Amino acid sequence: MGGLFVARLTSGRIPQKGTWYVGPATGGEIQRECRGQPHISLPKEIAAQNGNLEESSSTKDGSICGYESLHHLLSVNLKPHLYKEVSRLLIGLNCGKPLELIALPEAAKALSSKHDFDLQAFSFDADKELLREPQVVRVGASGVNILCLQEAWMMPFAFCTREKRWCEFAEPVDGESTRFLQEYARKYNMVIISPILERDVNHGETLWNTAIIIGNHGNIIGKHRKNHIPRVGDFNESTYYMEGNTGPSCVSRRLYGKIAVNICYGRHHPMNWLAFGLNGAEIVFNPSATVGELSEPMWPIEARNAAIANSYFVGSINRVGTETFPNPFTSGDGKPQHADFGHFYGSSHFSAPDASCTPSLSRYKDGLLISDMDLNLCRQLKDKWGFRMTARYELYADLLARYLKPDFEPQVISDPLLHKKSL
Ligand SMILES: NC(=O)NCCC(=O)O
Repeated sequence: MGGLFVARLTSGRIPQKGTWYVGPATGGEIQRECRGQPHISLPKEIAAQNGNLEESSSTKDGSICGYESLHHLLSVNLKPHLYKEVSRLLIGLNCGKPLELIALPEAAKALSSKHDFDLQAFSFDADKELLREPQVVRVGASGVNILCLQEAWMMPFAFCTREKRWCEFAEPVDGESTRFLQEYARKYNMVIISPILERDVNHGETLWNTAIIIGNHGNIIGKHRKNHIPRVGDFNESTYYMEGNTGPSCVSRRLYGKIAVNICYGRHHPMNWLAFGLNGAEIVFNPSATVGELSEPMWPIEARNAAIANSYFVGSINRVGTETFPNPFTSGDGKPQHADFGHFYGSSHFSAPDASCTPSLSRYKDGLLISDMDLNLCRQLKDKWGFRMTARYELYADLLARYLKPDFEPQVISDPLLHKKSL
């Protein structure tokens, strides 16, 4: 296909009602709170400038000292020339210039203000090539080709509770939420990545944490089961589902590039990211559900690093808000029991192989991030940095093969002087 080859990708969360209701069979109700309005209040800003902002005032409502995101805080408070320079260092340049904004249709803007969700749109360029056209993705009316939702989007993130009743949310791959999204995939001609809690009815009702890839004709293209199960803080997920058995495959679409899914905690494993890269991924989505106290400083680093090291784009999508459960639970750390998990800090963003990234979506309300991506950038960065060519896979493979053996001993050369009695 000739013409303009641009991948337009959308990542985000389906705007949802502020409350989750648990079905009659399970009983009870959990509250899910997302802040409705931006909180830019002068007293907080003044307090922040005076350095006496209580930590709780920025975390309670999910904002950052009253701002939607770090970038929002910086853009409002820094003089334009300072913001430009800070931005260059913080989120990088794409093809030597700041990321371009995409003009949004009025209808989309109206929807975002009616339903109060954050809406931002950017464009990642690649250099023009002599032999290849930029890579095209043709889309429906809204201009969206790929939509990726947050981890386990169809249920409260109840894994902290360890209560088995939440298993009732699990669905087969072709279950209710898939059927719901298939209709939208067809209607809007877009691929949808739908991360759910899967019930594998053909294998004794086994549960998995699975991302289903629904094609733009409503067909189920494939699925990826979460490779790594967290064992950290309140993320007690091994109580609910098994370690994935689908491997690090990526899905090849004729028009939309090669996409892969690395579910949440998998982002802490560089070899996991590498595996998707070795299979040729051009965009890896990381649908997540993680909370501020645990992982926020890691969030802007890991995906971006993966994009750089593997010469692909990464879409980082996180849940937003605080979910409160009917029964309090403990974290096994001697601290008092509590009924919520902490604040899911949103902050979804895209990272590119040239180290640029978009600003983050809101930290406290639902959002939709749209990005144009020229997938040619992946190969251009491979040619420039040669990470695939300079990597020493044979050394790593040899070390891994030896490491897997029970009699493995770390290769340490000790200082002979250590064993001398006196120097
Ligand atoms: N859902 C999930 O895997 N969370 C683990 C916590 C984290 O990786 O930040």
